[in-house]
Amino acid sequence: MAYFARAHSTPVKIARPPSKEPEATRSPASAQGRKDSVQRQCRNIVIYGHCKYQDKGCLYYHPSAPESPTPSSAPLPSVGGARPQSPVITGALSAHAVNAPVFVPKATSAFSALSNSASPPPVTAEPRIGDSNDYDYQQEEDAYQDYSLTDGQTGYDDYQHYQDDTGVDMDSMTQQIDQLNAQYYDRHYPTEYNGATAAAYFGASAAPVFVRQPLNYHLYTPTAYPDLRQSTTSSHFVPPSSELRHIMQERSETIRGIAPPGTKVPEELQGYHTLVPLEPTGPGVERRKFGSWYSTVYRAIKASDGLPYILRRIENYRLMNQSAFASIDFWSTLNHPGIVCLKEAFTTRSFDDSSLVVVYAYHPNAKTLYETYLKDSQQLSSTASPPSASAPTFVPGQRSARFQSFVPQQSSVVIGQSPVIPERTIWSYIVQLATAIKRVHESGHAIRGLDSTKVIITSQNRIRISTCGTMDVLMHDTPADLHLMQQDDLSQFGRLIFAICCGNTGASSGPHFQKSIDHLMRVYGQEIKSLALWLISKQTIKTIDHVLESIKHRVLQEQEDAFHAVDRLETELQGELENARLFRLVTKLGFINERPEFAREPRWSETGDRYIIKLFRDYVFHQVDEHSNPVLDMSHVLTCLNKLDAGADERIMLVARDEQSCLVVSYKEIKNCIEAAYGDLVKAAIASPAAYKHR
Ligand SMILES: Nc1ncnc2c1ncn2[C@@H]1O[C@H](COP(=O)(O)OP(=O)(O)OP(=O)(O)O)[C@@H](O)[C@H]1O
Repeated sequence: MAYFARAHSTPVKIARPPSKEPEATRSPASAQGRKDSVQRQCRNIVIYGHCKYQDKGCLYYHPSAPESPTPSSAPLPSVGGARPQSPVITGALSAHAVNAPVFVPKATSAFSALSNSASPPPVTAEPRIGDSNDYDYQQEEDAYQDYSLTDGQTGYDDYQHYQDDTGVDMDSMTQQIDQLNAQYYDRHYPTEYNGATAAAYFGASAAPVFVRQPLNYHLYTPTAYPDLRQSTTSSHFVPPSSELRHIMQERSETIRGIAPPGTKVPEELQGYHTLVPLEPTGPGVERRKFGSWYSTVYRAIKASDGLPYILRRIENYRLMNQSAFASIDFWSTLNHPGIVCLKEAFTTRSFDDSSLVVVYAYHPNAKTLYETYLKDSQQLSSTASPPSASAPTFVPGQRSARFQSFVPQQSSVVIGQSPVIPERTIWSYIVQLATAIKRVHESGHAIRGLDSTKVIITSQNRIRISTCGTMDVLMHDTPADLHLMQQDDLSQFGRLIFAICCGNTGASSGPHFQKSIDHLMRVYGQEIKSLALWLISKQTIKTIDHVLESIKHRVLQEQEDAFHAVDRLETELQGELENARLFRLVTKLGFINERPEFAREPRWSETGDRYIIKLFRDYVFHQVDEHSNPVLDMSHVLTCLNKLDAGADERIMLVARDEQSCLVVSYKEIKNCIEAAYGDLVKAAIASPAAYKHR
C-alpha cells in the first residue's frame, strides 16, 4: 500500500511519550498567527492557479500568474493531516508512515454538485472497499470547528488562516467532504435524502457554503434521554435492564433444554423433534383434563426452521371428519398480541394412540395465571381438590371441567392468602383480554375456554390466551350457537376477574360469593367490582363493545404504557449495537493477526508497518502483571477497543515482545493500519472467485 513507508529505524530504549505535544513543535505559521494574511500569497493560487474568492473578499495576495507549482505537481494533501501534530514514534517504525490515509473519492453525485457547484471536477479512482474508513473524519470534524460558517468575512479569514496553519487547501478538502457526504447519503438515503431534499431544507443559496459533516457512526454518544436509557427501575411492561437481560438469558437457556432421561416421548413427530413435556407426566402423576380429554403440553423443535413450538396433545381423539380442522385456517391467520398464535394441527399415532396435536407459538418460561396466582392458595385450601380423571364431562359453553367440581369451603384460607395483585396489573389484564376477545368476536368466532389455566403470562404484565382453536376442533361435531358461545366467553371473563382478584377459582359462585364481592370492593374498589358482576350476570345481553366502552380510560392508560415499553426496548436494543460494533472489530483483528501465509511477508515482520497491529493485539489482550501473570481485565479490553474504533488521538506505548524496543502510536494510527490491512485481505478475497463465492 502506498500509505506506509518502509521502516528504517533500529530498536531504541523504551521511553514514555510526552503527554502533550510541545509548543515548539507547532508550525511557525501557526505561531505567527493571523496578522500577515494580506502579505502572504493565497494558497489557492499556489495549488489551482486561481482563487475563486479573489474578488469576494479574500485577504491574501493574488499575483496575476501563479508562482508556485502547478496543481499537477503539488503534493496531494493528506485529508487526515489537518492538524500540525506529528506523532512521537520511538523505535522500529515511523509514525508518519502510518498516519497517511489518502482519500480517493469514488464518485460524484447530485448532492455533491448541489452543495458545491463551483468545485473543481472530481478525482476519479478505482472503487475501493472501505473508502469512507480511509477518510479521517475526526480530523475533519476538528478542522470544521475552526471554520466559522456564520461570520461572513471573519469566517473566511479563519478559513484562510486555517489553511495557512495546516497547509491543507480548504477548497479541495471541502470538495472531498462533499463527495464523501454524497457517497454516504447515496448509500444510506438513496431516495429520501437526495440533493433536492437538501436544497429544499437548507435553501439553495446555502448549499455551496454549508457543509455537513459525514456521520461518523463509530463515534458513539448517548442518543436517548436519561429517563429512556437503560433503567434501574421497572416500568409497567419492562423490568429493570439487568433483570430484563437475566430473563432473556433464562429464556434462551430454557429453549435449549432437553427432557429428563427416561421421559417417554416420540423421537420425531410430523417434522418436530426434541419433545419436552411442560407438565408432569408418567405413572402416579395426577392427570389433567382439557374438557373431557386428557391433554399434555410439550415443547418441540421444528426441523424445518429450528424454532421451538408448543405441541398441545389431546389423547384418544378420533377425527371423524376432515372438516373438523376448518377453523384452524382462521386461527392460524389470526395475529393478536393477546392470543398465542396457532400454527397448525394434525393427528398422529406416534404416542401409541390416536392423538390430536395442535401446534402453537412457544413463549419460553410462560406460566399460567393459575400457576402464578392461584395454585399456592388453592393448595392451602383443604378443599382445593386437584383435577381428577372423574371430573364431569365438559359441556360446551361452560367452564373447564377442571373447576366445575371445585367449591371452596374455607374461604378465609383462600381469600386474603393469595398475593394481592396490584390494581394496575388487574386493569392491564382486563384490557388485554378484552381486546383479544373483541378481535375474536368481531371475526365471528368465540374463545371457548377462558380460565386461569388457559391464560399465560409471557412477560412482565403481558398475558395471552393460550388454547384458542383447540376446542373448535374437539367440539366440531357438537353444534353450538355462536351468540351463546360469545356470551359464555364474557361470563368466563367475569369469573376469571373474580378468580385472580380473590385468589380463588370459585370466588364468583357458591356460598362465598358475598365475601368475594366484599373483598373486591375493599381491595380494588367499585369499578372492578361492577365490571366483574356485570360480566357474570345472566340477565343482560352483553357485548365486548360494552366492556371496552366502559373501560376506555383504562385502555388509554394501557396504550401509554405500551408505547413507553416500546421506547424502553428500543433503547435497550440501541445498547446492543455496541456489542455488534466491538464484535466486528475483534473479528477484524482475528482475521488480520497471525495469518500463516504472511509469515514471511516483510510488512508483517518487526520492521513492517503491520507489526503495530500485532503489538496492539498484545497490548489489548496479553497484558501481564509485574510477576508475569496474565491480566484478564475486560474493562481494559473494552476501553482499548472503543478508543480504537473511535480513532482517538491518545497515544499508547507498544512494547516489543523482547522488550528491547517500543513505539508510541495513537489509536488513530493503529486504526488506519487495521483498515489498510483488512482492506488488503478483502481485496485478496474478492480477487479469488472461490473465496468470493463463499463470502
Ligand atoms: N404457548 C405456550 N408457551 C409456553 N408455555 C406454554 C404455552 N402454553 C402453555 N404453556 C405452559 O405449559 C404448561 C401446561 O399448560 P396447560 O395449558 O396444559 O396448563 P395447565 O395448567 O396444565 O392446564 P390443564 O389443567 O388444562 O392441563 C403450563 O405451565 C403453561 O404455562
